[in-house]
Amino acid sequence: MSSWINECLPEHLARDGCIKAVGQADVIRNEFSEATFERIIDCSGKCVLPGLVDAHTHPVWAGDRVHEFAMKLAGASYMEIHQAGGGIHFTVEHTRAASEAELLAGLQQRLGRMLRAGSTLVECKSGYGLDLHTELKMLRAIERARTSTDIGISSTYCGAHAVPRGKTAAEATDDIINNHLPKLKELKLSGEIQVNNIDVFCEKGVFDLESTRRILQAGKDIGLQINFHGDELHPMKSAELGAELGARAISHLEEVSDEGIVAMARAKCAAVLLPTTAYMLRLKQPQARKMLEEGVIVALGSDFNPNAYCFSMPMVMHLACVNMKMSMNEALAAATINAAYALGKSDTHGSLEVGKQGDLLIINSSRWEHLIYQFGGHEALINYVIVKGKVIYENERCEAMGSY
Ligand SMILES: N=CN[C@@H](CCC(=O)O)C(=O)O
Ligand SMILES: [Zn+2]
Repeated sequence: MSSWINECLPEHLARDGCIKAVGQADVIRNEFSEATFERIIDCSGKCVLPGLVDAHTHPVWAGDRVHEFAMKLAGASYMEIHQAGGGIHFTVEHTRAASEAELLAGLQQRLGRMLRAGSTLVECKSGYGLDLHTELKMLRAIERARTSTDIGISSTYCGAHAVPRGKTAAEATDDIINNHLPKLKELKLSGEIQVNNIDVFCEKGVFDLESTRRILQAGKDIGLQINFHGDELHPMKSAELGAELGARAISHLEEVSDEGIVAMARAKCAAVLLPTTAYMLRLKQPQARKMLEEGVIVALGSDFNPNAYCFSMPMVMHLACVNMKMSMNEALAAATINAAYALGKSDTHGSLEVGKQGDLLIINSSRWEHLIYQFGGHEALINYVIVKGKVIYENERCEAMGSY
């Protein structure tokens, strides 16, 4: 990969923001000798990579949960904090109290940090409202970010992220199916908001398999792609359910069964692995090697949220290599083309191919592997972030850095 990547030039992007040609510099130079370019970037000694795709984030919320990090370091488990009213419930309380403008400001700032860490397409979930009013406020903030920022967004309705206080799981399921989803359908049809995916936290003590099935099927019926949290803390048979329902992707999967892995491979349902969460919560690692051997499409996500506060897909790839035993090539594919697949966007995103969207990174090293190897070093390595052929971020600090 590195040999042709080193030789392709990012200047060959058409006005529509799509890649016009990829190949040897001299061949391309001849082909386009008559063309004029707004800008030409000399990439000698650098690498050109596809923009990174982050297949799982929760970037819309208010309220600081840094105190919970201390609680976890002192031994509290994720579910203990959740059941005591912290975790998602804490964030729900603060997100309900925040205005749409406040949520949008926080979201834009976080998306900017993701972009500077090399992500050009990110999945963004709602899920800290749980009531219809706040879920819609979050989805509107995502919609406004989509039109006001350069980063690509795939938006996910995650109203079944937790059972809201005062409701049983059965009541919450009925509320989602009878009230939330019909309203979403109406807003989608009127063009007021775009929602691409439906998500449920399928977990013991949250939504069981049957409620998950009902919600996901109802979401699919209004045209949403199924992309949900499953088999994270307990084996739930989420993978089997996802395969049966035609899910596009399932995230986490630390506790997936062998049968679930086989079912996902057969159904071409992507596994979105989240190395920051397994690391932060000291969970057992998902079996990435087994999934790859069985032919599952393995993608990666940062899982950015108040529990796992990491924006950086380069760091996620590093953790996937060290803790999940993925190779650097596998991690790069998982953070680009496979993550695009998990979002239903691999026809247009995730690789440097003629006709695809011109989303790319230029890194200040002749070996692309440095982006993974230098843990936390991406801030100085990423020289340019380009979206639809336009330089969105140019990092002056890079020039002073050596190639290694
Ligand atoms: N597991 C459920 N949801 C998130 C955590 C959300 C939170 O703790 O605020 C996750 O994917 O890790
Ligand atoms: Zn999540």
